[in-house]
Amino acid sequence: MEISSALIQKYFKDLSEDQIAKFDQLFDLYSFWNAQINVISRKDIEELYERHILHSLGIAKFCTFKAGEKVLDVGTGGGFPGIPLAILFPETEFHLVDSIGKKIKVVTEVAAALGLKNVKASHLRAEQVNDKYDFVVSRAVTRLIDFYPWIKDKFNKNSKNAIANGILYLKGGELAEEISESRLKAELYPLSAYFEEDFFETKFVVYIPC
Ligand SMILES: C[S@@+](CC[C@H](N)C(=O)[O-])C[C@H]1O[C@@H](n2cnc3c(N)ncnc32)[C@H](O)[C@@H]1O
Repeated sequence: MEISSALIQKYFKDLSEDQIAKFDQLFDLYSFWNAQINVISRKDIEELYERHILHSLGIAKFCTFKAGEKVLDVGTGGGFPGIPLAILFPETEFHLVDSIGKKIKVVTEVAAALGLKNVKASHLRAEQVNDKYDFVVSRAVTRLIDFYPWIKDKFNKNSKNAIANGILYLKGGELAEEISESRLKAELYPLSAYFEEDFFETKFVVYIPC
């Protein structure tokens, strides 16, 4: 059981002392809040650094968010992938939304305890969000065919990033059918190219320029 940020430091070599301290704090914070409000499976708390934090940071192996960019995390649950990404990219603004208020309470408490000034958390359905973003990130919310209509009109059109504005969705398993049914132009990036743990063998970042 990994209860420190050592695994994160293995793959992200340039973390500041402040970022390392924040990643280290996550175990105690999620152990405390998850015991009260279930945001990740109780068994999974032991795998927090691999299955939740490092998995969330897989997006960063594909896209480096810039200072001032705005990122929406749809269906963030307890804050994944938004909280780990907000620690990694402190100059980027993250808006984390979920349709369940008590999950947003956990996110708000965790962000406050970490002093993350670049995180805003809102109890909202994705369809109710009324703002524009450079990127939308998400994990384990719904099929792409249902997800895309929620967020397709929420993008800035003037990307200053190396990649065009769009969706960065963490997905696992057999994706060909899901992408084909959505009729979206999606690109798949395997996380096994970056992370050697078995968990990542079937995990992808799905990128959909919007
Ligand atoms: C399986 S959980 C995943 C949570 C988190 N992304 C993670 O990977 O740990 C799916 C989350 O999506 C939220 N959700 C489902 N439909 C939503 C919608 N239309 N707008 C916002 N949140 C939604 C649910 O409340 C739930 O917290």
